[in-house]
Amino acid sequence: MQGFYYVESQGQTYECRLRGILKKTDRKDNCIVGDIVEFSEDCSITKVFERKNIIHRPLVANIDYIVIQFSAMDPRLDYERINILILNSYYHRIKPVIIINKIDLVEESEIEEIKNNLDYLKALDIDLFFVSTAENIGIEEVKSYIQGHVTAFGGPSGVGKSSILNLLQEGTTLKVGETSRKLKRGKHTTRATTLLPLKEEGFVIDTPGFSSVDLPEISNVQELIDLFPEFDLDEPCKFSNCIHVNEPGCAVKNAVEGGSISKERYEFFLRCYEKLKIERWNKL
Ligand SMILES: Nc1nc2c(ncn2[C@@H]2O[C@H](COP(=O)(O)OP(=O)(O)OP(=O)(O)O)[C@@H](O)[C@H]2O)c(=O)[nH]1
Ligand SMILES: [Zn+2]
Repeated sequence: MQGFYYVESQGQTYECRLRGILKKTDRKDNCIVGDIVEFSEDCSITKVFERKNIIHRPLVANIDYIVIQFSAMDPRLDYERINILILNSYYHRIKPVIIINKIDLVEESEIEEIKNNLDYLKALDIDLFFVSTAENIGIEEVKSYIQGHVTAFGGPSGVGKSSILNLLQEGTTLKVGETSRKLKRGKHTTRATTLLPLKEEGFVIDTPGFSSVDLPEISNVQELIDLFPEFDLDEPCKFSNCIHVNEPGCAVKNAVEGGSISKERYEFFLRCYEKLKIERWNKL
């Protein structure tokens, strides 16, 4: 990226340039939206700190939460897709949060049913919100949850992502990044910014790339297992190289039998395993 970078530090925005040594001309991700940087008195960015995560559509670094949004109705909840998006969040090392919108369209009993079906989220420490953007239910809770953070929104088409972003965000698109508390450290954006400021502190990002039904680029079974944190048990499997599929004495399968690991999640794991094996790993 050529030209200026707008770095925010202690409530001030600085127009900076990237120090030559940081410019690798063949790359467009030398310094991107959401980066935490160090800059000199003459407004030259001297260092880009290591990113905790990055997404590519749009290109943004250091996202705190990915909201996986669905609706209770119109379109109906797609449980398989929730699991796929959770997998994608873990793959990108971004903390997922689930929002179910349009609860004005369903009975209380249906909300209870959804809660039951998503009970496994507790074991994953994933928070779940029920909202209605049409009737302004649950929006305040979401606001305070994401305040002061950078939150990306993903999910299928028509679930009300634009509707919730309109309620949460300031309305205008600012050309500045997140305020940093430390002097001469700041997050920045370029001119074509994608961080939308919240009414309070923090930013939201619309992430069209985060609605995919594709599995992430998982290259082997161990990588897949690592994306199921609830499989990380104190008790080991009989075989140290157990992949929790057909082996005897498998602690994960025992936990599924015993009910401490959700059967739905385990079956989702098996479907991923079969699919990746056939479509990708066997072709390597
Ligand atoms: N009944 C009801 N309808 C809603 C609610 N939120 C959004 N809608 C409607 O759902 C439709 C889709 O809303 P959008 O906000 O455009 O959804 P989106 O997720 O941004 O959709 P894409 O732009 O296709 O990704 C619109 O007709 C909204 O009016 C809600 O809480 N209740
Ligand atoms: Zn096992």
